Amino acid sequence: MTTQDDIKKGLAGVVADTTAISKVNPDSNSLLYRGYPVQELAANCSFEEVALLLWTGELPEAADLKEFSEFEAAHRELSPELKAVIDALPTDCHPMDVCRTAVSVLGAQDPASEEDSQEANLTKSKKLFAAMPAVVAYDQRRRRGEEIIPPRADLDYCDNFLYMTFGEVPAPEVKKAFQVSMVLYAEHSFNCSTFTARTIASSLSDLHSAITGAIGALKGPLHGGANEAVMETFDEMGIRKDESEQEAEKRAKEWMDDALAQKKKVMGFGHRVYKNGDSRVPTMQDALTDMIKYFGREEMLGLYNGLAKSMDEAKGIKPNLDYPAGPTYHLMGFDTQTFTPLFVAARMTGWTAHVMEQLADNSLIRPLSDYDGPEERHVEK
Ligand SMILES: CC(=O)SCCNC(=O)CCNC(=O)[C@H](O)C(C)(C)COP(=O)(O)OP(=O)(O)OC[C@H]1O[C@@H](n2cnc3c(N)ncnc32)[C@H](O)[C@@H]1OP(=O)(O)O
Ligand SMILES: O=C([O-])CC(=O)C(=O)O
Repeated sequence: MTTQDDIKKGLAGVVADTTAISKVNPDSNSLLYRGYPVQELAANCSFEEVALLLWTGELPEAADLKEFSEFEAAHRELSPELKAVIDALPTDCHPMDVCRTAVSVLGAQDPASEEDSQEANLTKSKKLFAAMPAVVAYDQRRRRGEEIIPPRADLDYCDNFLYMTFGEVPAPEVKKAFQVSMVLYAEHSFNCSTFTARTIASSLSDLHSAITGAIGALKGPLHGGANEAVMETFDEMGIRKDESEQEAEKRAKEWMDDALAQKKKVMGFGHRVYKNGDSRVPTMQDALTDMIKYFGREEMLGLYNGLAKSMDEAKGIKPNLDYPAGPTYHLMGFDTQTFTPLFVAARMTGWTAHVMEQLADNSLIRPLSDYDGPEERHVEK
């Protein structure tokens, strides 16, 4: 007989498997990728190095990094067929729909799609890693009616990503903040989208199918879609460039008090695992502060602090990574709906690492349910 205590709604608190990829520790408020604190990786490593760390378990030697960087640079271009599929999608569909469709097409186009060796899956992972920036940049530019900018092989991943999106090699400050966001977003154990990828992989489906499903899971505002929703909150409050930091903070506090009085859920706050603050937020907040200084937009800091202080005072709920990431991407010039696709590009590393880990020691993921529908009955006719 199943009791209410046996049912773990949302699988909260359930340990579903082991993983050697990352350790989320809410007690020490820390996050390790393959044993390395994420803050150290964000400060000292390129996103390419972190990708290799997540996939292989070790930070790369110089020769391996060079080889991967060359592979990545050689696999950035989208095929004419994929471009045609993207062009056929409405410009008012959500950019996450474009990412999901693009990965599905990339799977159908990959001759090794059905090969399931670890080697084949690692190659597929690297190709997806290389292609995602082009998908995201292509889609933002086509929506804006801007000319498409081909990738530049002489630029590294982050410089090229921003170059393809905005047509300029970014200032070092902007590139740094962007790279920090990619590293922080890369991996987070059995979150909803990663668990989705592992569930799909557990049926021995192919890697692209697992990633396509993960993108669908990430889209929702309770997960990755929150970074976009944070910006919607800022827009709802109204961003006033001529406002002082203090005025903006006061206004944001009032907005939050009002939202909480109406029992609204405010996106960018709260977390299933961290209950005393997300380990990644201080580092991302520093990157946001750097961007606020760089672009001279102190009113954004007022809005940011006002909401966070008011939420903390009223409910003790802390921001998650999506909260500082949203306004950071806004300041860089990304369209709001492009924020979650940026998360896709980053999380491609963690998702694919988890698919490979799942397959290395697979067991079909299939929990039980407690039936509470009608008693057995019979068709009467
Ligand atoms: C990168 C990421 O994916 S991070 C997560 C991004 N998602 C968001 O920012 C969406 C907003 N946050 C939320 O919806 C939640 O905090 C979740 C889904 C992330 C975690 O949820 P859970 O662990 O299931 O906690 P749950 O939703 O039950 O919240 C517990 C309590 O805190 C409140 N709460 C949690 N988050 C928020 C929030 N963002 N705004 C207002 N209240 C909140 C809930 O209303 C609930 O209150 P109650 O006990 O009075 O009913
Ligand atoms: O871990 C989670 O539940 C959500 C999250 O922060 C992430 O995926 O980065």
